[in-house]
Amino acid sequence: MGSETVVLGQKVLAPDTAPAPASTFFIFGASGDLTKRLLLPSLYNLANEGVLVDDFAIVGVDRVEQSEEDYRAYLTDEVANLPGHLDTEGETWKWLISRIGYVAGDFEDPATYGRIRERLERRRQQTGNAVFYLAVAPRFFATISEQLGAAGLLKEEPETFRHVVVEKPFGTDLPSARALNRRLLAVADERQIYRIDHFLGKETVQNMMALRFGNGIFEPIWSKEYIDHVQITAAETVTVEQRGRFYDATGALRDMVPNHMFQLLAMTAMEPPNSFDADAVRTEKTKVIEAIRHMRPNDAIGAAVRGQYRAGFVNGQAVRDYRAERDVDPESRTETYVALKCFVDSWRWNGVPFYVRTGKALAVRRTEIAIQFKRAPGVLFRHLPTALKPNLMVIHVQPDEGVSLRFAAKVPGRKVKLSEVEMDFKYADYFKAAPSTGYETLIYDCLCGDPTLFQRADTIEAGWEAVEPIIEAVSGGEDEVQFYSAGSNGPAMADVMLAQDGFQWLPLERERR
Ligand SMILES: NC(=O)C1=CN([C@@H]2O[C@H](COP(=O)(O)OP(=O)(O)OC[C@H]3O[C@@H](n4cnc5c(N)ncnc54)[C@H](OP(=O)(O)O)[C@@H]3O)[C@@H](O)[C@H]2O)C=CC1
Ligand SMILES: O=C1O[C@H](COP(=O)(O)O)[C@@H](O)[C@H](O)[C@H]1O
Repeated sequence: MGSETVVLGQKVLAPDTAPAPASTFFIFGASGDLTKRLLLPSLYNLANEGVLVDDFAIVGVDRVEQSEEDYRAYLTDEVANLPGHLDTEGETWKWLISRIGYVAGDFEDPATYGRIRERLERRRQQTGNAVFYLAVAPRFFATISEQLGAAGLLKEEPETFRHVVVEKPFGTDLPSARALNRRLLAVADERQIYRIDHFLGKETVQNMMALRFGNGIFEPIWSKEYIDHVQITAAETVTVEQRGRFYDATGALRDMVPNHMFQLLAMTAMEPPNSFDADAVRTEKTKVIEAIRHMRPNDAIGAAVRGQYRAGFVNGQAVRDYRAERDVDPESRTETYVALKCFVDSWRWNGVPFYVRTGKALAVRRTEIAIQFKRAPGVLFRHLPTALKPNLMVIHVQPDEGVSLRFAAKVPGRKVKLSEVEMDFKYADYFKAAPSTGYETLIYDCLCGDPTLFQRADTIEAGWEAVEPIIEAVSGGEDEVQFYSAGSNGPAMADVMLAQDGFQWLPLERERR
């Protein structure tokens, strides 16, 4: 994994990250939303951290005809207007912007790649290394890669690298993901392809491996013998916003499950890898995703709930019906929420349900993994008026990253009375986190040639293989999309799904002590 930290006493860790090798970072889609909102701020944060060397350069590629000066002025304006805006008057921005160039051209025009080649030739004195970041609509992923290949730009000379970063969504189903993998692998080696899943850039997701494999106390109880069930939640308050066209054709299941949600599940359920070697880690994660039980058509009833938001209030702001959103079909049956009951058919997890839920326009923004343990034998405390809640470990991915553990303690006094208490570790209490969009680690790792946190072809395909039967099962007409009010915890049927198994979702709105 990318950066290491050095523990000095208890608090404030100094980053100890080696600078990334010199390279030219080409951004296809240089005038797009992702570039200005996430990529440039991440590169700024990396520059601020001091991990970009003087011979690092960025070249934007987009169809807008403009000079390099105009592109730099455009970017400066755009990033200055972002919420939590970057300091465009400061030294870091000056350093970064002086390294930004621009190539105008159509992605489908071979002449564009001739200009990119010239640009790389001019940079040869500094470096032959290049990253091609495809911040473009998915229909261009294969085309651009093939054009790069045809122009000889993916050929690696000794001691140089050529990496391609592919954004999401990676396919819309299994056949399209397979076809995309085939086309990419026809022009580049697997080791050159970096399929991004930005959830893997989140600090607490990476912390899962430290938590599980760096501590003696958790791993021995991390199995069906001690764990009752797992709940994985990615709740968002945002609506579909301006993305109606993409989202209405996609839905929550395709948008979030085969990638982000299954990555969280894989981090939770994977076996210890033999080392931190990228393939050792990715092989273990892929094995988990491959072991997710495939749903059969009738299984969907009771194991999958799809929801769609109706008008309501999120954080006091009025939200309209999903069906009234821009570019959304007024009779849309697309889900903006999905809850699933999954099983991982492995020795370790046999019979343990993994409940997964994700949705938009919910009460709060909260991404977490909750591990509910089996109850202790209750014989000693059977006289108590209410049964104690089982132990619960929650890995808080966002916001307020950390880990908490619920357990029972005696209430002070002469009578034996127990109460649930919570131990809570918050990252912010121990570590000074550098400002982050979540893309920094991923970009840094790609520059350093470390694909551990990127998805391999087989991982992506395994994700779609598990999701396809769910899509088929829920599109057979039996399942109806359930409505929920914007600002709520999601559709009531999702609660019924857990209640049938004797469980309850953790409330989205709850205080963390
Ligand atoms: N935006 C986000 O928050 C996130 C985006 N992503 C992914 O990142 C990728 C990019 O998304 P986003 O930045 O929103 O997309 P945008 O549409 O905002 O950006 C794409 C850019 O490519 C340009 N372009 C389109 N066609 C061509 C062409 N034939 N030749 C040259 N330039 C062209 C567009 O120009 P024009 O505007 O003129 O069409 C635009 O400037 C997508 O795969 C998306 O799924 C992933 C996570 C988050
Ligand atoms: O990839 C996506 O992720 C975001 C959620 O990411 P987060 O880092 O903000 O939690 C989601 O809103 C979007 O629909 C999806 O495409």
